[in-house]
Amino acid sequence: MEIKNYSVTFGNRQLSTNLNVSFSKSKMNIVMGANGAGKSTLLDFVAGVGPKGAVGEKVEIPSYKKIAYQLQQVHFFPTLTVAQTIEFYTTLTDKAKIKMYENAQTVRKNILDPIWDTKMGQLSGGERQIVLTYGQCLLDKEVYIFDEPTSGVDETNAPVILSMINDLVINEHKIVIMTSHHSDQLKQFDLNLITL
Ligand SMILES: Nc1ncnc2c1ncn2[C@@H]1O[C@H](COP(=O)(O)OP(=O)(O)OP(=O)(O)O)[C@@H](O)[C@H]1O
Repeated sequence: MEIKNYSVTFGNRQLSTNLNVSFSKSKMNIVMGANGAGKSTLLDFVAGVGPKGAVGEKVEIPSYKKIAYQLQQVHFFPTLTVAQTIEFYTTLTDKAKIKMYENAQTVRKNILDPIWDTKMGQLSGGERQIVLTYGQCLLDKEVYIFDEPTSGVDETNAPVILSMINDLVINEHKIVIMTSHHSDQLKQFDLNLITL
């Protein structure tokens, strides 16, 4: 899966010019770069949700229906409990295809079970982020895109969240694309680094 000759222009501002990016199926694809470098814009382009200023050739990128995309700003129904939110995700996928590897089970048991009946609007930002990342990982898609999934997540929980995401690559051979500002959190994983 690739994008070729990718360019982004906002008004008279040129963000990327004729960029070529190949995405790996066997390593997590990590998009890194300074604030404003265009990481989220690149994810939007791959996910097929814009922006208007971006052009490029998409090679073997599946339809948006086969892409799970978690935005940087997490939004969900604040009056739904964690249980109801996860139930919502499971209605979006074939239940027989939901896989629970060890890291997902750890997230569920150690982080989600204690807040299972709490409303999303009553959670901390990091907890909310974890609930939604867990929900995304339950979906059965070909490509998973996460915009800073460990933003606001503490240093104990971040490694298990990243391991849960990495399971999509090593156990399911899915394409994972993720932005991060924390290269130190990613040292233990096989990575395809994309620097903007
Ligand atoms: N629709 C738009 N119209 C005009 N400018 C935009 C638009 N979308 C993004 N930009 C600008 O493009 C730049 C890149 O934005 P983007 O969100 O992709 O950055 P980023 O690398 O993800 O940054 P961060 O690390 O802060 O999340 C920013 O300066 C932003 O203001």
